[in-house]
Amino acid sequence: MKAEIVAARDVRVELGGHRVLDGVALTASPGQIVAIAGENGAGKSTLLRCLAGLQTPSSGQVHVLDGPPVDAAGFWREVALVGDEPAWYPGLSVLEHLEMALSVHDGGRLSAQAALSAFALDGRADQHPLTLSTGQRQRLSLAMALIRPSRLLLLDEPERGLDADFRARLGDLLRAYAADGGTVVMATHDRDLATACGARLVTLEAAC
Ligand SMILES: Nc1ncnc2c1ncn2[C@@H]1O[C@H](COP(=O)(O)OP(=O)(O)OP(=O)(O)O)[C@@H](O)[C@H]1O
Repeated sequence: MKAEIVAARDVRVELGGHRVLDGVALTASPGQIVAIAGENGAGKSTLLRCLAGLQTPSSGQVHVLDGPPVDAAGFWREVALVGDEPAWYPGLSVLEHLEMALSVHDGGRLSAQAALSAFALDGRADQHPLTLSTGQRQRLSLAMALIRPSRLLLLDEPERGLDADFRARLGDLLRAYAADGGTVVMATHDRDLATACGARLVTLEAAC
């Protein structure tokens, strides 16, 4: 079996005096897609934040790539995160945002033009992101994560705002990423998306 990219064991997180995660375990290897399901408040986003090095667990071990996750440049070269909507650059168009993502990472997975097409943003290239619809902006966020090279994709409800057709297309895009050896860990409420991309489903129970 290939070395694990993500290994979380016995993770506990307390926030505001409440136990949010308790004894949580999760593993993911190259080529795998893991979908984290669970009711609102179960702790899916909190677990993703732990994997991204943005939340330190109260106890337990989290190992991502070569060690504990750290919010540092070397880590983010290998890891792409899509969570809350990013702050869009003033004055830069959709196409220029894609070109910027390519320019700061060596060796893109797609050209900016190919990404426009893959993420159904043809005809939107010259617009500023804030003039797009909610779902179109989510497609751009996903495009900026998938256009660049990475070994691990962390996605928090990637289906947010997407129509049914694009959710199906997203399943194909994630499958292709995993087929190239990438690892995906996503929190999702969309079981169809998880099934469409062949994800292993992990259900989180609320800690209390
Ligand atoms: N900064 C914080 N301070 C206190 N409690 C917090 C904080 N952030 C999150 N929580 C609590 O932690 C719990 C888990 O939140 P989290 O966002 O991880 O859940 P989730 O499973 O992603 O939910 P959803 O499906 O609604 O997105 C919730 O009960 C939430 O109220």
